[in-house]
Amino acid sequence: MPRVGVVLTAAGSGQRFGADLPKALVLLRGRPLVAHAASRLAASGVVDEIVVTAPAGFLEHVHAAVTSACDLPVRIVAGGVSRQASVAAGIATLTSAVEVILVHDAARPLASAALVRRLVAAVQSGIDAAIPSVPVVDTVKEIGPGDPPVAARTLERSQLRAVQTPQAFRAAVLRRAHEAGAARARDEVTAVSDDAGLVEALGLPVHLVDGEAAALKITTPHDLAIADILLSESDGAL
Ligand SMILES: Nc1ccn([C@@H]2O[C@H](COP(=O)(O)OP(=O)(O)OP(=O)(O)O)[C@@H](O)[C@H]2O)c(=O)n1
Ligand SMILES: C[C@](O)(CO)[C@H](O)COP(=O)(O)O
Repeated sequence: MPRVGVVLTAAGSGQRFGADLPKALVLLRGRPLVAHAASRLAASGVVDEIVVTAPAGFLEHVHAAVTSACDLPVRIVAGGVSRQASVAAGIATLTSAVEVILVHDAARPLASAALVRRLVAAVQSGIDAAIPSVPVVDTVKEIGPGDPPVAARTLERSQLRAVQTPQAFRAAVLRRAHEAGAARARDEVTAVSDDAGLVEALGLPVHLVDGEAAALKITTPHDLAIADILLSESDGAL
């Protein structure tokens, strides 16, 4: 089987969450978010190695959290100025034997082991990139000028999907996409918000697979409360 490596991003500060420590170390049911994510990656049974991006000053905290949650080989690398730069540092730290790369966010701590297996299987079947997505439930407007802005137009909802992580790629494709992306991005504003965007920019197809409610992103304390409810309802299944 091709060797599978994961870049688990945990180097964000969590400004929108507003905690006094990095968001990846915030506790959900007494366990850091990054530990929840790592334990589900390990439980999938298809991951061979993990590199975790961590904020400067917190590498040891993140290492302790991840190694307490999973028994895979783990390396920690300092993150960059943007998520894109952090992922690039993670990719560079994976061993060269890795043929399939998953990029996952510690901010999505409950993405299931079954989802991980589905994504890896999709890439092993021969496609370059597979990402989880869910339908958009709100009506989405493109905004025009003004403060507050005006609604410029309504996007066709049936053509929209919200995408999640983990995102899975053939390693050579992701490495090439990040090299090309690094030449374009100068800072947090010019960086892309997901890795699939870099593959799309190469003109390669990114395949959508069914995502899941459990893979919600923890952005604010409200999301943490929802994750807690999901854990209660899942009766240990997540
Ligand atoms: N320079 C960065 C920025 C983000 N991330 C990671 O990318 C994921 C998605 O980012 P987000 O949810 O936006 O987290 P933060 O950047 O921490 O949040 P905020 O934008 O509110 O500060 C998170 O797991 C985060 O740790 C990272 O590794 N390096
Ligand atoms: C990668 C991601 O989780 C896919 O939805 C998302 O784009 C991260 O965005 P953020 O702005 O860094 O939270």
